Amino acid sequence: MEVLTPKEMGQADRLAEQAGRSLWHLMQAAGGSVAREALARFPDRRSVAVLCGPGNNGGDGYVAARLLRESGLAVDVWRSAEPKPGSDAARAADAWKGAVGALADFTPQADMLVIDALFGAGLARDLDGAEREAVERVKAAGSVVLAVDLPSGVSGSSGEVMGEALQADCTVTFFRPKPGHLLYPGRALCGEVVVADIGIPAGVLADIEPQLWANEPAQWRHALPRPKNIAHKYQRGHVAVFSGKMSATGAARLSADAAARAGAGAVTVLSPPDAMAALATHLTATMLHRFDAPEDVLAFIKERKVHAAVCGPGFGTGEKQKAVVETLMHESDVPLVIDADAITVLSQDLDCFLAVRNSGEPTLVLTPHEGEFGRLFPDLAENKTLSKVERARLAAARAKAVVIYKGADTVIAASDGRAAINTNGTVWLATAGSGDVLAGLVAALLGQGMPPFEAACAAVWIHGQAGQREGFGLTAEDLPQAARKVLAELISR
Ligand SMILES: NC(=O)C1=CN([C@@H]2O[C@H](COP(=O)(O)OP(=O)(O)OC[C@H]3O[C@@H](n4cnc5c(N)ncnc54)[C@H](OP(=O)(O)O)[C@@H]3O)[C@@H](O)[C@H]2O)[C@H](O)CC1
Ligand SMILES: [K+]
Repeated sequence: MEVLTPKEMGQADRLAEQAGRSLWHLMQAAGGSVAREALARFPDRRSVAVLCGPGNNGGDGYVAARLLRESGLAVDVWRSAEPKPGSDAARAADAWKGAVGALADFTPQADMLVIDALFGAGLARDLDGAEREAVERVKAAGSVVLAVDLPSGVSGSSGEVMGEALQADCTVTFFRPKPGHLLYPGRALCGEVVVADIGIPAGVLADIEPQLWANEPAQWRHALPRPKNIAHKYQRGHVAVFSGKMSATGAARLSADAAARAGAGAVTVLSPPDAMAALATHLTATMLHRFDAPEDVLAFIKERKVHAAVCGPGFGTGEKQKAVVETLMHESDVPLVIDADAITVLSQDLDCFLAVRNSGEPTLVLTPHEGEFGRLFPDLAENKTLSKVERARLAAARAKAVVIYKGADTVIAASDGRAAINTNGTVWLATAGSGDVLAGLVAALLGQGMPPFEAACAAVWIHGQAGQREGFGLTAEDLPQAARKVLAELISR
């Protein structure tokens, strides 16, 4: 599903208006969907307090208050400021015939339903004054909170908390989700997110051309590799995985296993001389090839028609490893997944890394977690005015790469501006070796010819789904088999 920034949502409103849906009608539908969710989800609440701000978010609140009162509930409205005279919100406030108290006098109770209509998309600065104090009181009272559009204090564009924010049990948003619903900490503060249809025609999206999605199979399933019956193993993608020294071969084996389970026809682990024996005792279907120097690597990639390579898991960060990474980047056009230690190697010489990328266009997928991202793109990591999506996009454009910016809310970004936020991750994936498996999955899909952005999105989603299937106590060894089943289902559907 498309994700719209608050600015794009404003565009959707204007386009809807041109198509004959006035803001007044949208506000009625928005307030109506809030009232419906309140009745359906919290039927046992003895009283309802609706907190209304000065803008259209408050307007939605007045509409919901009126409808809930008409359905027989005890409803009070508390407002921080009056809506602008002549606005749709003012008209909605006029249609509310009950009492209106000053927000400063509102005393929340634990058994109350609080409908938060203070601020939504128009939140422009940190919460302070009466609104901030009210938010603090609601949090302390532990009332159940249903947020209109966004929990007040959460930025719709970044999910960051602006000063203070409510913790909602449920958030009803309209037409399409916003980045703030999917990026942490906003995602956790929203509770369950309901996306309500308020009559904005989906056709407006063709004009808006959103470049951000919630990461879902609908976005990339069509591009998943489906091998032809007559393909031989090398036509199904040959993936090379670089191993580190003798004491660090497990990471490469995890990547290699993941690549094989995700459909690569052949997988070879490229091993430094000292690790050959350790790897040989562990590998069965996966092939093994020794390399001493970068020239060996280039020769192997060429002669054995490697379709994608993974470099980084357990690889090491010394001069020898640096030479290999630079050779891969400078002198080979094999699609590359650069993970873990290879990211550290690149970050030691940022100018060289970026210069290389400006001179050639081999496919590159970078998979940094927060710390690695900070090493590769220190200025972007430190810029607190940017959302995680914006940081990932700028990084992708700078590196001419697909960037998988990992975390609980992994963002995948392409250099052309497309981006997706992943939502199916699980805490069980925060385990040693999990990233090595992800790198192998990406390489398998790349090696089978899937375009890089789609391959990265698919791999992240499949990885998340595999983590959910395995759940408690999973280890990275469990993930490749689980990923295989997820992928098999996706392809067979
Ligand atoms: N998008 C849709 O299709 C529909 C959305 N609806 C609802 O409308 C809101 C967005 O409404 P908007 O009026 O743009 O914004 P808000 O109501 O969220 O807030 C704007 C007002 O709040 C003031 N403001 C902003 N930040 C603060 C703050 N920290 N402290 C105090 N006051 C603040 C702002 O004042 P300015 O001085 O900045 O102008 C505005 O007065 C959306 O979220 C939906 O709920 C429609 O009702 C249906 C269609
Ligand atoms: K709100």
